[in-house]
Amino acid sequence: MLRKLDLIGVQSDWGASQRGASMGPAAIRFGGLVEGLERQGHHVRDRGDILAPRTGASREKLLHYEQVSEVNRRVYLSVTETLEEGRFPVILGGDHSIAAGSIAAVSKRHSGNIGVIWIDAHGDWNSEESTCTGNMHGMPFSAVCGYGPDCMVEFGQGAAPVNVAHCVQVGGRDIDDLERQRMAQAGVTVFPINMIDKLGMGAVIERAIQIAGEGTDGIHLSFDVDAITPEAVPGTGVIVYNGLTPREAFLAAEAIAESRKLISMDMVEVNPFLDTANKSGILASELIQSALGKSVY
Ligand SMILES: NC(=[NH2+])NCCC[C@H](N)C(=O)O
Ligand SMILES: [Mn+2]
Ligand SMILES: [Mn+2]
Repeated sequence: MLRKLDLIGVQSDWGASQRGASMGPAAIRFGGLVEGLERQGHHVRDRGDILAPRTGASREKLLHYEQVSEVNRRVYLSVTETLEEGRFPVILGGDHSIAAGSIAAVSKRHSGNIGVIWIDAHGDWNSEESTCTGNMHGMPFSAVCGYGPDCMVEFGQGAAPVNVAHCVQVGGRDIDDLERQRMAQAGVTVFPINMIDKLGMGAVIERAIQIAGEGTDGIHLSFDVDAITPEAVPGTGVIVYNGLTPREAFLAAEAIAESRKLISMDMVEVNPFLDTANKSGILASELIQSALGKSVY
């Protein structure tokens, strides 16, 4: 399936606990992204990077909320332009807080009728009340489903929340207690890492694609590279040991491509300052290519 792709970089790290994910878009591009996608036959337009404001208001449990909200507003506008032109948005993070803006745009375009597959070591389902850290990259999945924090749900666009019935978390292994309760209460499906051990990624991702894809206009994939084990992805801010193998991640990406349901995607949390010879940027670039149909044979 060949597509007209728009690459949208987002130089944001205000949602994370440490700086550096703002250089993620450069690291992923340097990992051979444009060349690889063009080799596959896609038409690629690189729209460059969205910048984050340098200053803004903050609260103890919503750190840098003003900058995060403003970045999301910019991401929303940019992704909306891409969609209006009938092109497929590939958003390069940046910390994961930017998914609030990208998914808001895709969801709005489809009046909320999309599914989301969230591949991550974390739930990213916190609110101002439940967070232990105040870091807003731990909140966007909750926000796109309309569960807060408010400044991440609504940033001037008129929210069209995604129905949790079509939302799936894959690879979770570090979900906070209150966060887990909020996810269960909302009814989001979670396939934690031990379920992947038992059932295998093939079966899990097939089920995830059904939940996100059946009865919706399509699937948004939000891929946080910390889902993958830190031996393979050292370049990310919140590492959690014993994660997905790169092959499991590729299997998921390839299955999503084969489903032909993918309508947009984010690749986030690459932090080149923490990386080793751009190992994580290269893997992120290759996973994007796989999700967009690159075959190995
Ligand atoms: N996108 C991420 N890396 N999120 C990490 C979140 C970690 C933790 N649950 C928090 O809320 O602070
Ligand atoms: Mn994460
Ligand atoms: Mn995340």
